[in-house]
Amino acid sequence: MSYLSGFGNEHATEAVKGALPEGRNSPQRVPFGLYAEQLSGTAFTAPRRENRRSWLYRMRPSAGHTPFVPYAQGLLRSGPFNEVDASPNRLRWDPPKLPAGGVDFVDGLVTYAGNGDAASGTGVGIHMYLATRSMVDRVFYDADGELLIVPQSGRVRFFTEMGVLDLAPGDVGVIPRGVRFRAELLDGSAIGYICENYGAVFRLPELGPIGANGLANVRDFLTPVAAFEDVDRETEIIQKFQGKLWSCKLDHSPLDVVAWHGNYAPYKYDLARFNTINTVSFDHPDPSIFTVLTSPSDTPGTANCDFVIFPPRWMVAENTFRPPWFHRNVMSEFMGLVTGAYDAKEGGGFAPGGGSLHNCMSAHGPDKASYQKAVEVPLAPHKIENTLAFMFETRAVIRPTRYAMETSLLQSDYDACWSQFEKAKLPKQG
Ligand SMILES: O=C(O)Cc1cc(O)ccc1O
Ligand SMILES: [Fe+2]
Repeated sequence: MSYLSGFGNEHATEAVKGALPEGRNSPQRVPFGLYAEQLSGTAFTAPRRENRRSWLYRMRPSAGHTPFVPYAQGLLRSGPFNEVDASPNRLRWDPPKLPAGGVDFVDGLVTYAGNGDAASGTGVGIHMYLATRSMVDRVFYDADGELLIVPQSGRVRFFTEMGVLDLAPGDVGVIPRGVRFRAELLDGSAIGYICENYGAVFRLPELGPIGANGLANVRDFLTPVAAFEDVDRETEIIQKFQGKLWSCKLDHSPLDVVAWHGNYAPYKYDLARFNTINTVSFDHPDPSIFTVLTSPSDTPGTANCDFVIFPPRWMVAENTFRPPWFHRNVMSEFMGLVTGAYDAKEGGGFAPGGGSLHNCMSAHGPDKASYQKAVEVPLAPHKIENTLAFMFETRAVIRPTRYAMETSLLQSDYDACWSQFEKAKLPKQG
């Protein structure tokens, strides 16, 4: 697979030499009789540094398709999330099991939670995908938001309109709003997490005093080169539009973009490339130091969603309680685990493929086992290895779906991990 490097770059790529028009976007006659199409990811008039659009040169216009009709949405849900009351409780889920029988990426979407509203362009949907077969003669696109995909097990090939994006556990990928794709399973099955971002497109966080380099470096983001298929077979398009799935048919594959240029395109990033920055003196920094991507809201510094990772790293802080501290946060936190164990949950229960939700002002932090270990351990430099946890942190309360509250994966005893703490012993008073 070939990729172009950089974040938010203007790329130009053609799968057939001579397919990309030169000097203008929409010439009177496009080479080879291809059709020019602009795909806008931001308003036409968005400021230049925010503006995202690409020009696609395709074998047939996207416009040629039958009317969309409703499609069964299974366990997929969307904002506004009001099936059940938002819960102030700390919630944690066991890893899901793969469904029996053949279920593809679209039919295998299960929504755990979310906030905001697809209609107003704020908030996120938090889903898992549980797939046991590749999509065949069927493509999907999401008109409600971009998809940040965090594979947990199984490699997936996303054959998108704009090229082929292969994702493995340890990678993340982003498929922009509107970009069609087919998900093919390279290992027979696949499980992963998705943050469906209804808000402003993900971007790299500012680096402030960190300087010009660090965290996720720009050149490590990879966008596929143009790739297309010339398939005249009936194909179904499923789209997510205003929370519901819709289906239509066409007589060919719409993955027929022979060339494109622009800055609105899928990309991937290997989280092992993350330049993790942390304390070399004392105290545990706020987890914002581990931000990979951020979707800002209208309020500066208060994200619609931050994507934060907890990767392998050295812990060297002196005279410090090293794991995450106890805290109550105005922002709401959904966590997942790709592999290994998480340093605040030594007591178990947070397993790869599992999830947890600590909502606005809900008290949480290290479990008893993590706490005990951290206050007793001699503080030599220590490397946390073989682990990858992440967090979707968002400014609005994260509201679980009915499924998430009723599934047997929801742990009934999560609170117990904080129930055994001894009372502090004060010196005798008076
Ligand atoms: O709750 C969590 O485990 C996530 C988290 C990690 C951390 O290092 C600091 C704060 C925080 O919310
Ligand atoms: Fe937290």
